Amino acid sequence: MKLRDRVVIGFCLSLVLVTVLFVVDLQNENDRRLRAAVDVDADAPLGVGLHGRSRPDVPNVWDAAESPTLTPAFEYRSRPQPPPPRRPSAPQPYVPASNDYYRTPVADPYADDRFDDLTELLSVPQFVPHHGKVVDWTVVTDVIVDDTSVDGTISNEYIAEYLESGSRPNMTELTIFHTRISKREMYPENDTYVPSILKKMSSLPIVSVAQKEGGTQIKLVIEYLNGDKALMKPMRFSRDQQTLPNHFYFTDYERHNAEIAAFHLDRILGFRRAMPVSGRLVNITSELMAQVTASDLLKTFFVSPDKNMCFHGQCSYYCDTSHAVCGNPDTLEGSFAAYLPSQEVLERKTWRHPWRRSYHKRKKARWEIDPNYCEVIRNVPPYRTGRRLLDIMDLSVFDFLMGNMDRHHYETFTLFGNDSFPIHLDHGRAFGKAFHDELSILAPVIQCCHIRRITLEKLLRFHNGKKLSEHMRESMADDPLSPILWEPHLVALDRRVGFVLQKIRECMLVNAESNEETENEYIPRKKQPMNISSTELNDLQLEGKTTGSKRLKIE
Ligand SMILES: Nc1ncnc2c1ncn2[C@@H]1O[C@H](COP(=O)(O)OP(=O)(O)OP(=O)(O)O)[C@@H](O)[C@H]1O
Ligand SMILES: [Mn+2]
Repeated sequence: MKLRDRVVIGFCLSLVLVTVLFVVDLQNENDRRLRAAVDVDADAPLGVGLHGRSRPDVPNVWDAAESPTLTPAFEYRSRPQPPPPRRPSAPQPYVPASNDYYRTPVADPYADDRFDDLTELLSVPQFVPHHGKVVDWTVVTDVIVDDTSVDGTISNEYIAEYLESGSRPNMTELTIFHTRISKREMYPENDTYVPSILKKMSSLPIVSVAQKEGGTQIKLVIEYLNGDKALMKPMRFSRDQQTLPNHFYFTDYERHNAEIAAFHLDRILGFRRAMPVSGRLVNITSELMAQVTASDLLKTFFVSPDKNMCFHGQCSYYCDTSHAVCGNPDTLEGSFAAYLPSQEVLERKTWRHPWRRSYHKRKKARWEIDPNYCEVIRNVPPYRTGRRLLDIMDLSVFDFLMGNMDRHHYETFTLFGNDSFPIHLDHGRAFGKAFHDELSILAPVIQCCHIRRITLEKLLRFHNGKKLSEHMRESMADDPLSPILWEPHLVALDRRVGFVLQKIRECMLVNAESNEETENEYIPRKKQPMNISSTELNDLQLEGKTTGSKRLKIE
């Protein structure tokens, strides 16, 4: 072979080799991109890459649209993955992913601020001058209000005193609990009935299952062997599933673990205005379906294509095959809230929350556009006198800490009149966004600039001493479904305590600014009474016994 031929053949061979290497490299690059895209869309801008979907390992409602079998998105695909999990879905440890819209850690701006100014204020009597019941809120300008009476208690009355239902033979813990509900609180501090009610709700045999009328989502009324009842909300998501960014608060699904956590939070904050709630693992087939007698509920039970047991019930928004609740294969977590006394025994009134959101995708509520809105509210009953305005402040702190934007109505026990506590009910939409602090939930506190002294003291203790998250962890540890909250939600609780304290500090400073002529920087400002139209007044008045979907129109 001539030298020239050898050179040509050599050149051709090296050309082939280079081409082969190029093709192999291209394939690797494609694989890498594909993996990156499936992983978390590592380089995508915030909120764009996932298009409303969460990581592929998290069961997600949006996957339903893409699933070839059209199985309900929130069912647990247990097979073929041995060994089966103890529960449908134990929360996974939190591993922050970079550039992840849903999991971007947020800074805690008040972590190193001890709020010594607020602590000092509490020790100076002139800054917390009010003692006992407020008779006219239109003239109260103090930020920190102490509505306990001189001996440190608020006047109290018990249901038993009214109903003469003292002790009867064969009363269950829950019925005894009912007779001890008071004008001031649902149960006393360190109540011994609460732990036994929680235990019974998670263990007693279930003898009857029915659907709870009203409301937007499926809830079951559970009856136990001893005759007690509970309101069950079923699990739909794993604990780290967050509210989807394009969902309004009113289209968010309810979370059973939020109901459980809210009961513990309410108790730890010292409000004790919520009914006890326990988690429980149930068998859909033997404990729920077998105990259903109503055919309209029974006919909604079915086996999914993945052989999981499901049901959807009948309700106004999310009760159809594509929004079914599914077990693994028939094991399901749920929250069980101890039942309130029946309305025949103890009637309740439903009130429209003055800082209710609009529940309309384009309209705003008046409080969102009128910074003086509180001056309207403090003029009208039942907020003009007594404890209710401070209860609304407590409720706002409670909801802000857990990120609950769904406080459209609240209920009170009619028997106790207006100077009684609002029942803390319905927290299924709390704990939805661990990395976002929704300050608008604090609007009542920000606009009225009032806080109950004992609530402020509690918050300061949580901030500077044993953390709120620690109290929560301890309190929820005994629940059968523990751990109840995904870790970032516990972190958020501690962070949000600082935000509330900061808003109280700002209220004190605003007062000082509007009283510049005075020597003392913390003398509160004067408030202007404001007129209210009859329509606004009507809107705020009690709404009788209408419940659930009848009272809440989502537009
Ligand atoms: N523990 C309880 N015992 C008895 N009744 C209860 C209990 N909790 C709630 N209810 C009643 O059931 C109604 C609906 O409950 P809840 O508000 O939790 O459900 P929901 O589906 O979230 O309702 P909505 O869609 O109106 O927010 C409440 O307004 C209340 O009247
Ligand atoms: Mn609700």
